[in-house]
Amino acid sequence: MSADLIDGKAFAAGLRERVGEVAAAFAKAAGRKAGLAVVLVGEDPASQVYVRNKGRQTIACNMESFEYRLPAGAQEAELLELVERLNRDPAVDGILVQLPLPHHMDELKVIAAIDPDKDVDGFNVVNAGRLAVGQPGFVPCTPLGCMMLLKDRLGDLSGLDAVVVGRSNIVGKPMAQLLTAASCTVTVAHSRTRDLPEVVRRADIVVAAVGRPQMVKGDWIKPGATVIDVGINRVPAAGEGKTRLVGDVDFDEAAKVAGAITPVPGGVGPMTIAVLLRNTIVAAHRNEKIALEEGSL
Ligand SMILES: Nc1nc2c(c(=O)[nH]1)N[C@@H](CN(C=O)c1ccc(C(=O)N[C@@H](CCC(=O)O)C(=O)O)cc1)CN2
Repeated sequence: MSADLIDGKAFAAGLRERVGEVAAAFAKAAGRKAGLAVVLVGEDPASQVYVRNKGRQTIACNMESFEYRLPAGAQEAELLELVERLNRDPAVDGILVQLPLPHHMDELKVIAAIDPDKDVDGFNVVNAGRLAVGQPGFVPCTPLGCMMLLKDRLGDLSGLDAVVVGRSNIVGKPMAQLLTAASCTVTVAHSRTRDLPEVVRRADIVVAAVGRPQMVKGDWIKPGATVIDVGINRVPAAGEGKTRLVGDVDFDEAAKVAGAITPVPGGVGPMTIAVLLRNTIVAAHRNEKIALEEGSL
């Protein structure tokens, strides 16, 4: 391995520490703690872990955690009613509905029901539009976390060629918007892109968010490129019934060629929750009309 490792776990810990300090000052100024409501529908094992971690980290960052669990068979109307109640609750600054939802629920409809000014996930179309036209709003946590890692590593990104592999609403599209806003030349590639390896080989920055284990190979990477791996794929491992996590990039191959690379686990993943907490404390300041010191996060 010759690439430098981009340590998302350590970066996320630093961000959480800063959020915790800002949240403590907010509580003093506002006379209440900032509040994050997280809603989980069903019993998806990975989602249960993420929601538990969100609750723990919210409290560790001096904020209030409100957790709501609905059974997998709950009606969509019940979830929409809960979201409406949270929209009206002044103790709640941020609302997150954990995805994926059960198949009988319409994710876009549920996300649309969240007040855009409490949509700390940045998934509501109002926030997607704000990002598209460069207005202040909430930016989805995973792509914003990737940008923080990229800027920390590379500084000014302007003029760099970036390829985003994947075009999801949650990662690929906002990632491309953020890179464009940072003056990169951006290509959004996907499973139907012709000669994908050749397209990726042009990139100074590769963001892999396609959801296919180890799809991006070492010989797709331009020597010295910065590789951000958003994938979290559980695959069988040696040993009866064992599994392990891998990204969308073949790490061992890519690390021989890249200048820097995020590992899986310990790269982008931990940034997702840290940025969620960052977005929540930003929401709380906006709601209470308390100024947030520039550069404090
Ligand atoms: N409403 C949302 N739903 C989902 C989001 C989201 O941002 N908003 N993102 C993902 C899940 N997610 C948070 O919700 C998340 C994913 C991964 C991690 C993380 O820390 N991963 C670790 C490995 C964890 C493991 O061992 O399984 C890592 O990569 O190091 C945190 C949060 C989908 N749903």
